[in-house]
This record gives sequence, C-alpha cells and structure tokens, in this order.
Amino acid sequence: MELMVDTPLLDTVHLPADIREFSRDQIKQLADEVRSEVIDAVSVTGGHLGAGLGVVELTVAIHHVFNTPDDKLIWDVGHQCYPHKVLTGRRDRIRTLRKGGGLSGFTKRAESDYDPFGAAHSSTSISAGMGFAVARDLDGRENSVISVIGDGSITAGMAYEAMNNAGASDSRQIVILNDNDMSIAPPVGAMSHLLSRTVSSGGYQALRGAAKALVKDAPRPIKNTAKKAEEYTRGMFMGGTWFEELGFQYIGPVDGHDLDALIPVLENVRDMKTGPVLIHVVTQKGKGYAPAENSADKYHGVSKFNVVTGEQSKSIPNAPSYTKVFANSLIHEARKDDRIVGITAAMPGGTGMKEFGQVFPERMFDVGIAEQHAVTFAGGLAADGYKPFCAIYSTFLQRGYDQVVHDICIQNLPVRFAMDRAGLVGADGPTHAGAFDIAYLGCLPNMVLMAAADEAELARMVATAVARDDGPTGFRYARGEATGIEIPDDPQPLEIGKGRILREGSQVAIFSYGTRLGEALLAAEKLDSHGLSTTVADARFAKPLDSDLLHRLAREHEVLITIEEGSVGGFGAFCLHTLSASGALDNGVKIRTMTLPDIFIDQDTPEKMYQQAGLDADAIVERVFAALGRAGVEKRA
Ligand SMILES: Cc1ncc(C[n+]2csc(CCOP(=O)(O)OP(=O)(O)O)c2C)c(N)n1
Ligand SMILES: CC(=O)[C@@H](O)[C@H](O)COP(=O)(O)O
Ligand SMILES: [Mg+2]
Repeated sequence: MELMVDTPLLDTVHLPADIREFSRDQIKQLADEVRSEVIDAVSVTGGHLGAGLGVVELTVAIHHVFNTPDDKLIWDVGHQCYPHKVLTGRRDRIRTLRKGGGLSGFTKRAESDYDPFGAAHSSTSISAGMGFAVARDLDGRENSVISVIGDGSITAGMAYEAMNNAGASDSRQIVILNDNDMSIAPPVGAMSHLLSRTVSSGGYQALRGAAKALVKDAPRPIKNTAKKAEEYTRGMFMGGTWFEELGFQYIGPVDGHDLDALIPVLENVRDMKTGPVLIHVVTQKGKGYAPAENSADKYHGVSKFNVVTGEQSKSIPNAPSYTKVFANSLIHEARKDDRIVGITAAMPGGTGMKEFGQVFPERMFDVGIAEQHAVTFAGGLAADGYKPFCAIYSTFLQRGYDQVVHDICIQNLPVRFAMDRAGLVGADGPTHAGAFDIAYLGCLPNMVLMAAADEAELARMVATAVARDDGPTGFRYARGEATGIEIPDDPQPLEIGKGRILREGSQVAIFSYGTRLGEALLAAEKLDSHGLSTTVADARFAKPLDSDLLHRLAREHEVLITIEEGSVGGFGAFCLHTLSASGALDNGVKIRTMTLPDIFIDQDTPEKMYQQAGLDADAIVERVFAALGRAGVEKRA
C-alpha cells in the first residue's frame, strides 16, 4: 500500500489489540495520524467525511479501552466508520471505499468481525445493541456492548422504541450519544433543543463558573472533586434527567475530542456492571479539517477533493439533476396553488426541499429523521385540505411503510410521495438502492404510481400529482443527472393510466417503466440492425397500468419485454397479472420481464451495477434473442 501521509505510529497498528497498551500521549498521536489518514483517503475516494472526522478520538478511545471485537461496537448509520475501518485491519483497503469490489461505505458484517452489525439506515444501533446484550446475558458472557448513535439519528422513532425497552431492562448496555449538533443539515426538533441546552444553560454555566473560581488555586484532590461535582451538576441540569427518567444512567456531556476526559469515562463505564448507561459525548462534525469545519454541511458527503484547499472536484453536468427538476417543478406548481406543502425527513438538501423551503419557508417542514412520522403527518395535512408532497428517498420510505398502508391508502388520502434515488444508486450500495418501491407500493389499493423516464416526464408527473386530489400518488425518479432534454415551461398533467409509444415496430415490443427507456431505445436500434423491427413504449404508470396499450403490444408482437429499475414483484409482475387475467397470454406471446435480480448488488458505478443486473441495452437484446431461440449476439466487450 502506497503511504500517502506520514503516520509512523499508525503504521505499527494493524488491529485494536496493538493500541491497548499505548500511553495517553501515544493515543493522542495515533488520533492525529488516523485523522490525517482519513482525510487523505477520502480526498481520493470521496464519501462521508465530516461524521468520521468528528469521531476520530472517540473511535481510538473505544478501541483502546474496550476489547473489540469481543466487546461489540455498533455504529449507527455507519457513515462515520472510516476511522474505525482504518484501525480494524482495513487500512490497506481504505482507498477502495465505496468502489466496485472495495470496502463498503458503511459497517458491514460480511466485511469484518469488528462490524458485528451492519448499518446505513439510521437509528438501529440501540436495538441491535440490546440484542447483543441479551444474547450475552443468556450465554452468561461478560462482554460489553457499545452503540454509538448521533444526535440526528436519535430523533428517529426506532431509537425511542429501543430506549424504552433497554431502559426498563437490567441488561448492561452502553449507548454513546455522539452529539455534534448536526444531522446532514442542522438538526431539528425538541430532542435537538434539549441536547443543545445541555451544555449551554445559564444556571449550569453560572454554577460552573463559581466552582471554577473557588478551586482555581486549590490542591489537585479538591480540583478533581470539583470537576466531578461539575460533571454531575451539568448532567442534572439537562438532558441527563430525561435519559435517567428512561432508566439510563446518564454521564456527560463529555468533550469527545479530549482524550484525557474521554478515556477515564469509558474505563469507568466499562468496569461498571450496572444496567444501561448513556454517555453524552459532544463532538464537532468535520473536526480537525478546516474546510470541513467551516462548511455549512461539515463535509457530510464529499466528492474527491484537494487536501490542501479542500476544493471538491465537480464534474460539469450536461443536465440538471432529477432532484433539481423536482424542486423547480414543485416550486412552479406551488406558485399557482397555495395548498401545496413540502415535507422532508432530515434531508432538505438531498430531496430538493431546501430550494422549495427557500421560496416557501412557511410551507416546508423538516421533521427530522422520522419517516414514519413524516408520512402520517402528511396524512393529517391531506385530511384537512392540503396537498402534501412527502419527499423521501425510495429506500428511506421503507421506514414508513405501514404508515403508507394504514394511514394513507386505507383512508385514501391525497398524499404525494416524491421518491428520489429510485433504482440503483452507485457508491452507497445495496442499503440505499431504491429497489422495492414499485413492488411495495404497487400492491396497495388506491395508490397511483408513476416513474419518470426523463426530466420532462418528471415535471409532468409533478403536475399530475398536484392535480390528483382524490387519493395517494407516488412517483419515482433516479439519482443524479437527467438526460438534458427540454422541460416544458408549464407542464400539463398526464392522463392517469395512459402510457405512450415512442417507436413503432412489428416483431418485438419493449415496454419500459422509468429511466431504462434510454437503454430500451438503444436496444431497439441494435435489434433493428439484426432485422428485428422493434416497438418501444413508455408505461409511465405502473398503477393503473395502461391495459389497452399492454394488450396491444402483446397482441401485435411476437416478443414482449417489460423492463424496470425495480425488484421482482413490480411492474413486470403487474403486466403478467393483467395479461393472465384477460387470457391474453394464451395467444403465445413470448413475454420476458426484466427486473433487478433477486440479490443485493454491492456498490459500484450505476452503469456497472445495471450491467451486472442485466438491465442495459445489450442485456435486452440478449433476452430477445433467447426468447426467439436465436444465437446470442456477439459477447459485449
Ligand atoms: C432512516 C434513515 N433516514 C435518513 C438517512 C440519511 N442520513 C444519513 S446520515 C443522516 C444524519 C445523521 O445525523 P447524526 O446521527 O447526527 O450523525 P452525524 O452525521 O451528525 O455524525 C441522515 C439523515 C438514513 N441514513 N437513514
Ligand atoms: C449516509 C446517508 O444515508 C446519506 O448521506 C446518503 O448517503 C445520501 O445519499 P445521496 O448522496 O444520494 O444524497
Ligand atoms: Mg449529528
């Protein structure tokens, strides 16, 4: 491995066992070297930087004090785990982060014994930790279980479910609350206010000041006692009470960058053999790297960057992102209709709700990492006459699924679900793929489902969703850049359940749903060159399907291909159900459904992932040839 930074101490460390006997000064030097290594590595890989920089000292201290991997260390979300990976035998691969065949950008069981539980969706660590703690107790083991959860992630309902259960149990579990007063954007909600009051209360500060003055020149033993008294007072003033009422022993807040404070606290907690403990650690997201510290988002997610200047490499886009098109379209519609409101679950930037909120600050709501609440909150708004657009990535909407069924569809409430990141998303890998929304929403009565094949279609689908006020609507669109085609100035609503034909042929029909349309048109060109006249149609709707169009394609062609950027059980299945119900399959049409394979696909570039998934133009051609029993086309280069 080519060393990019000067890390003489880190070079001697392969696993945490190598740092257990380090002196305090060595631990401090090691933390500095780990920080340099992470900055250098992410400058070439891109990825999540700010969160990891904020937990460098905490990571080194935990692995120094606890006997990992026997002591279980569970990271919430896992985007902050790069320092952890550097210290747990993966430094040699750290520059493969988020690349095809490389390290995952999150913790992953299959990757290391030091990753006892995978993550990426937030707020799971306390629940998982309790599972490990109870298993330990049932086995009669003595290991520690440490869950590290951020101030953003602890706002999600699942964290309260876990604390409610853990707080009432006598299972020894350590929860470290990493409070950096940031989520992806600044944190929102009452919990965030409670935490930020923790160290800033007037009364606490006054008492602290008086105590400090009293013991300023006192001998060390008195100073130490005063320090303990100060810590206890601090905890009593604030959040500590709240957590203690839940059954956790609260310790903190502790400066998460001060190893002289951190290590003794971790050692004490390690040696306590009592019930659940919550250590409130205060850190700074992006700590130790000025460009991150000084940026609004603390370099939460970055592309490759220049280490000296912090300047990120930006590719010049040929087209706006689908997110941008969504935001602009919603703003355009909201200017005409003041009943339109926008909702995000802690992702204003990623969903485009930030732009919407800049124009309509009183009509945009960031509810924190709380997708379940976001959905039913939207339901309440819709039930009382508003037109809520719930902008939640496809993958994160999974967190609010029962709310979609129970609160929205059964009551047939006109909530609009704007599902960004549909399909495969690249570097974030399987945990973030928007693979299942067609299947999990298409099976729900009352739901209308659309997929945008390009940005003009997305703009029309936003208009369609605005116009549909008699039930729930979902529309999906891909991560990243759109196609560059022109967007209508005043997009008109689509006719519900109507698809469109883009290319007429007579032997093969490709019925596409979503942005695979581009590959379908490419495949049609290739098939034509092999003498196979090919029709290409865009379904636009997975529910209700354009049944007339589907039956026409099945009736007038020898081969019918359906294709979607979704799992089995989605658009293709709906087509098969429809054709089988009418008996149209009896006429011998050779129908082949092309979906994502029934596996979780590891990270790579989206193009490579779709190639692996068998959803690119060559794969379409191959499926047609196979259906016709003809020799396959020349193998792709
Ligand atoms: C269920 C879910 N919703 C949204 C996200 C997107 N997300 C990733 S990190 C993050 C913020 C986490 O904030 P915090 O827990 O405070 O960690 P920090 O980045 O501050 O270290 C969000 C919203 C997610 N990973 N999981
Ligand atoms: C860690 C996490 O869940 C988010 O940061 C996510 O990686 C954002 O995804 P996008 O980069 O597609 O917005
Ligand atoms: Mg945070």
